[in-house]
Amino acid sequence: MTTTLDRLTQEAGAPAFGRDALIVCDSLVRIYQSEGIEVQALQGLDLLVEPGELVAIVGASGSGKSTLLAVLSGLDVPTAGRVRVGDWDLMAMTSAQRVAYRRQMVGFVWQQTARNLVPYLSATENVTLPLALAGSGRREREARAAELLELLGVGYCADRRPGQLSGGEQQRVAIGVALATSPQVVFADEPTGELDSATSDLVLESLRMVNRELGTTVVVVTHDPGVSEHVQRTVAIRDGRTSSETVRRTHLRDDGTEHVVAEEFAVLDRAGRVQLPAEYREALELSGRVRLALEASHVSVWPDRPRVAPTQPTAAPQDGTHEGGPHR
Ligand SMILES: Nc1ncnc2c1ncn2[C@@H]1O[C@H](COP(=O)(O)OP(=O)(O)OP(=O)(O)O)[C@@H](O)[C@H]1O
Repeated sequence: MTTTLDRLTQEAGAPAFGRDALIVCDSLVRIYQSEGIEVQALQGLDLLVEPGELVAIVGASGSGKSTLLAVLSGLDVPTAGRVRVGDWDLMAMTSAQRVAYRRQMVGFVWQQTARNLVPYLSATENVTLPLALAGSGRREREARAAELLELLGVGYCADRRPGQLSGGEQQRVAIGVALATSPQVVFADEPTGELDSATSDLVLESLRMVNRELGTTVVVVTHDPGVSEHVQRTVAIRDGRTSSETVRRTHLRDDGTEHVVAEEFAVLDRAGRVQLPAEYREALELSGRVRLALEASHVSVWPDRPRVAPTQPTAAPQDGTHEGGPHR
């Protein structure tokens, strides 16, 4: 599905933004009108996810995570920008295409287990339900459910109903439901929000295993920065924009042992904008205008005016606790 923007960029000789990515969010804007007040939940958000990636999207409450997920899951349409998942242009889908997209292309795991599983059906029946809706035969459905529950380590729960499962078991069955129709992408919204940390680790490891074993692209949305321990790439959103990314790489030491290095990067958007972390701005009192200088290997950012050094104290403190050393 080629959009007008794709066509124009191709005609101009430049490759379309994120041409080879599976998920493309290009300058997404979502404005809500609430009692005459405009709230900009997404403010020009760019995001690319490659096929087969396992990505976490983290952000504080109100940063725009749920809005982004509603857009990517086909439940909401952005005010402006471009959003594509595989061949589906989410800005231009009819309601019938939205239903097809949600059934065939993507699977969901929500925070509330009640939203993932039907309470009066067994684990097997829950996993076979989306397959029945897709028209698969009974044998095929049951074989797929058994295979998925085994893969997720909850084969022993096949005949139990959700009320007879622990929170972690319920979420692993929910991953099975999300995977039933072999979607290309699974979106997980705070999948561990109601779990303790040991059980959370187990559920995140299940998502990692699904990504590795089945090649499914997985996007986990959470406010928990600890999720970055479990994924290759963590994208942080702040004020409705992507602000930084943490990438984990495995390096081999000389003695053959592996160690993981996590590196945080700021994100440069398509217009060349970069968000300076608040602690950098505060430390150097950067606000309004800043000076930029192009160096051989980097760009430096300077305050508009040289900072005035703090005045040195003229007398030692009265209580006699002053021990010398650098003035702070
Ligand atoms: N339907 C709506 N009407 C008006 N404003 C909304 C609506 N939905 C979200 N917002 C506002 O948009 C901004 C982003 O909200 P969003 O729910 O996407 O954030 P979030 O990162 O998911 O937060 P949380 O982690 O608390 O769920 C917030 O300021 C929120 O108040």
